[in-house]
Order: sequence, then structure tokens, then C-alpha cells
Amino acid sequence: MNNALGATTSAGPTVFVVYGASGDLAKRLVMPGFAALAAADLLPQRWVLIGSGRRATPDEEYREHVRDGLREFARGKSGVTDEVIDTILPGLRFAGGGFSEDDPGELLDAIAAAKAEVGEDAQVVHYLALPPSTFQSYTKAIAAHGLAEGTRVVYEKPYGTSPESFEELDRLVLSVFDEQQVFRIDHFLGKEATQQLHVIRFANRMIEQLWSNEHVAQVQIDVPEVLGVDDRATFYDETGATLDMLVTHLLQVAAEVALEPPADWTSDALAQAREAVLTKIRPVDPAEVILGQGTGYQEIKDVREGSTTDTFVAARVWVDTERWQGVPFVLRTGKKLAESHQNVTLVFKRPLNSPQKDDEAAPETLTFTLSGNGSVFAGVTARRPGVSDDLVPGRLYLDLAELPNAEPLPPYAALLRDVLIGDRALFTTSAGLRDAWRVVAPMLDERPELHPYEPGTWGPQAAEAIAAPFGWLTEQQSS
Ligand SMILES: NC(=O)C1=CN([C@@H]2O[C@H](COP(=O)(O)OP(=O)(O)OC[C@H]3O[C@@H](n4cnc5c(N)ncnc54)[C@H](OP(=O)(O)O)[C@@H]3O)[C@@H](O)[C@H]2O)C=CC1
Ligand SMILES: O=C1O[C@H](COP(=O)(O)O)[C@@H](O)[C@H](O)[C@H]1O
Repeated sequence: MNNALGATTSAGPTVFVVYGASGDLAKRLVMPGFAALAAADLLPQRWVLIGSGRRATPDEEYREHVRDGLREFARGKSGVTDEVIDTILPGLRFAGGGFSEDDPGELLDAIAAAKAEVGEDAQVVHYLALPPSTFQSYTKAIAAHGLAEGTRVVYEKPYGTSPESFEELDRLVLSVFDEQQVFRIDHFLGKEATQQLHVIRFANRMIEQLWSNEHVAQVQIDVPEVLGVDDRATFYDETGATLDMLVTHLLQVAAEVALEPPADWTSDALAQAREAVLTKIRPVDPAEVILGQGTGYQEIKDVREGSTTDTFVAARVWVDTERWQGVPFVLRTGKKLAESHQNVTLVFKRPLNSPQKDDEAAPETLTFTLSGNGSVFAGVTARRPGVSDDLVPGRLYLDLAELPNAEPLPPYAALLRDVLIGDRALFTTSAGLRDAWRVVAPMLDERPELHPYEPGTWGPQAAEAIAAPFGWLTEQQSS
């Protein structure tokens, strides 16, 4: 069955090739997403998944690797049980020997064998769970070995490592594939709470009416992480926080917040609205950016000696639309910070005749937490119950997983499903990414100073000023 976007509602036989199958992404997110689809009975009836990598690995060893990863990262979530894991393992194969233009390693044979099993007309999905520096060579290899025609390809982010390499990659990709075959993934767009941003905004007048510079003083998109980069230092050291998170997830989420009412409620129109507002985000002023590097980062195995890679970034960006004129969007992310959360917070102006006279009191806020199944809460002021005139901060709370008949999917499961059925609405396009690169170009050309920070803190002290006058609203402050 086809929907309005040309996507089908169920997928036929599929050969799914995961390049970089031994890596961190595959272990922590892609395979758990696959398992969540299996648990929800959303995988195609007939499928084979081929892990690709440079090291020769027997199928059985790869299955053990996947099983261990699923037990650690998927079991107990989204219906994934040991039984579900056991149903996946027989469908896994491994093709070693790498994959390049000159040498396909074991992959062509593995694909041929997989098609013989699930059907010669099986759709092939290439998933590049690889460092971005390898995207061009793998694209050329897919073309050289005749694997492009009729297939789908998923590119991880960042798509390019600079505005120039983005253009080069995109030219190459579009010389090999039609745009309809290309799925540029940004898993923050697949998060349940990200998808709620526009729904809760537009479906509720009391919220929709507040969604502009008339009422909002600041928008915070705050993704600090306790996590370090020890297992993926080679990738991270050539990427850094700005490319890993800012030009990708944080800007896409900013666009979701800032978009104008879409032409209609199809996912296509929503995607267009998101891309349209990206064109309105002003190139960042390097004076409004703070970069940091955690002390001890340079001692991590595989980090280059004297590395100047940023492990922290905070930036103020501006959306030049009538709705958002004068409202700073402040974005922050970094590794080895004091706390992990993924919060999108609208900070409201003070009410005109508030009983709250304390200028230092917590501001009124509306927060969407993107992590896990997501939640939405409003930070409000109330009277302390009892014999009291004191005003205290309180919270109105909505747990998305508690909504009627909720069956939340992890973002990688939702997006893998979209790839399988051919729905590109939650994927980025060349035009949208070109705008994201345009926004960050000034801070790549004129790189701000790199501030050191201690692991376990909130990053460089200088980053506090980016979120002035409210400061970064940690969960505790907004509770
Ligand atoms: N990890 C995460 O949390 C997330 C990562 N991503 C994106 O996923 C992609 C992969 O990230 P991640 O898994 O963390 O990275 P890894 O460093 O773990 O690399 C993934 C795999 O790629 C292969 N590889 C590494 N370098 C090369 C190379 N030069 N040539 C060929 N193959 C290579 C390796 O497999 P082998 O040695 O077996 O060939 C490696 O296991 C990146 O684009 C990243 O931005 C996106 C969202 C989250
Ligand atoms: O893309 C990435 O995202 C993760 C954070 O995403 P999560 O929602 O799965 O926690 C980040 O840790 C990683 O560095 C980055 O590559």
C-alpha cells in the first residue's frame, strides 16, 4: 500500500547492509532500533542483515557481538527480551575484508547469498554507520560494484565535515543515487518528544498562542552529556562537538521549534516548514560561541597529540523571522559534563501583573525533554499551600509514555522503519543541510578560543554568559 509520499506501509523482503557494524553507533543505537522493530513486529517478513567491516569475522562471532550489545543496550526496553534477541540472531551475517572501489571484500557474495535466501527482488538498504570521513569512498564503492540502482542508502551525520566537503559529498551522492533513494538521518528528528513539539504546539491553543517573541524571552536547546568518547575517539577527534551535535541535531531541533505553521498536516508539509525556517537562521557570530575541551581529553587513546577538537560548544543563534525577532536560541552540548539531559525549553517573559515580585525567581518555562520516551513539563509559580503568602516554583508534568495507548518507539526504530517503508519526511535534505552549514560557517572560518574545563562540571565558565540573563536551566532549577 502507498501513502501520499510514495512510501509503502509495509516493507517487502529486505537485505539490510550495515557498514561499520562493529562500531559504537551500530551497537548502541542501530541494532537496538532493529530489535525494537522486531519486538513490535514491524520488520519485513523476510530479511537478512549483513554487517560489514574490515576484519574477517565469522557469522557466529558477529552474532555474539550483536547479542552482547543488545543485552547491554536494548534488553528490557521497547519490548526487547532475550526471546526477541534470539529471533534476530539467525538473520545476521557478516561480510569482512572491508568494502572499497578496488575490493568489495566479502560483501558482493554475501548480498548474493542473502538475496538467494529472501528473494531475488529483495530491496537492498545500505546503512553507512561509519565515520563521516569515509562516506565518499563508500559511496564510490557502492557505485563501482553496481549496488546503487534500486536501493536505498542511509547516511549518518554529520553529512560532510565542512561546508565545502558537504557540497562535494552531496554532488557525489546525487551522481550515484536519486534524491528519493537517499535518507540522511538525524535521529533527534525521530525522537518522540521532538515529534511532539509541533503537535503539542499547534493542537493546543493555550500553547500555540504563546509561541512567539511576544511571550517568549529565550529558547534553550540544552544537551549536556555525562558520557565521554573513550570507545570512539578516532571518530570523535576528527569531528568534535560542533560537527557531531550542533550543525546536526541542535540546529534541526531549533528549526522544529521555530517553524511557521505548515501548509497542511502531512509530514511532507512539516518537513518543508522545518527546512524553510532553516533558511532564516542567521550565520552564527563567533563572538557568541564558546568552545571547550575537557581536561584529560588529550590523554584518551586514539586522540591526536595536541588535539584542538572541541568537546563542548555553547552558541547563541538568531532566527530572522517576524515571530522570533529578538529571541535568542541558545544551544549547548558537551561531553563529560555534570549531568545528562536533552531539554528544549521556552523561557517566558514575566507576566505583566504578577504577584511574583522576586526578580530572581525561577522563570516560567515550558520544557520538552527529548531523552527516553520524552516528557513535557511547564515550570510555573504557585502559592505555597498552607497558611502562607509565599510563592514557590511548581511543575505541570506530562509523561509521553503515559498517554493513552502509547507505544513509543526509540528514534532509531522509528527512522529505520521509515527507511524500510520509504518515508523520507523525518530525514534531512541537501537544501536543509546546506543551510545548517551556512549557519556554522563563520565559527569554522574564525574559530573561537578553546576553553579548558574540568570533567564533571558544566563546561567552561564563559559559557554561562551565552544563556544570560536566565542561565542554563538544569532540570533541578526548572523543577
Ligand atoms: N555513536 C553514537 O552515539 C552516534 C554516532 N552517530 C554517527 O554514526 C557514525 C558512526 O559513529 P560511531 O559508530 O560512533 O563510530 P566508530 O568510530 O565506532 O566507527 C564505526 C565503524 O566504522 C569503521 N571504521 C572506522 N574508521 C574507518 C575507516 N577509516 N574506514 C573504514 N571503516 C572505518 C569501523 O569498523 P571496522 O573496523 O569493523 O571496519 C568502526 O567500528 C558517525 O557518522 C557518527 O556521527 C550518530 C548518532 C549517534
Ligand atoms: O549523534 C550523536 O548523538 C548522541 C546522543 O544521542 P542519544 O539521544 O542517543 O543519547 C551523542 O552521544 C553522540 O556523540 C552523537 O554522535
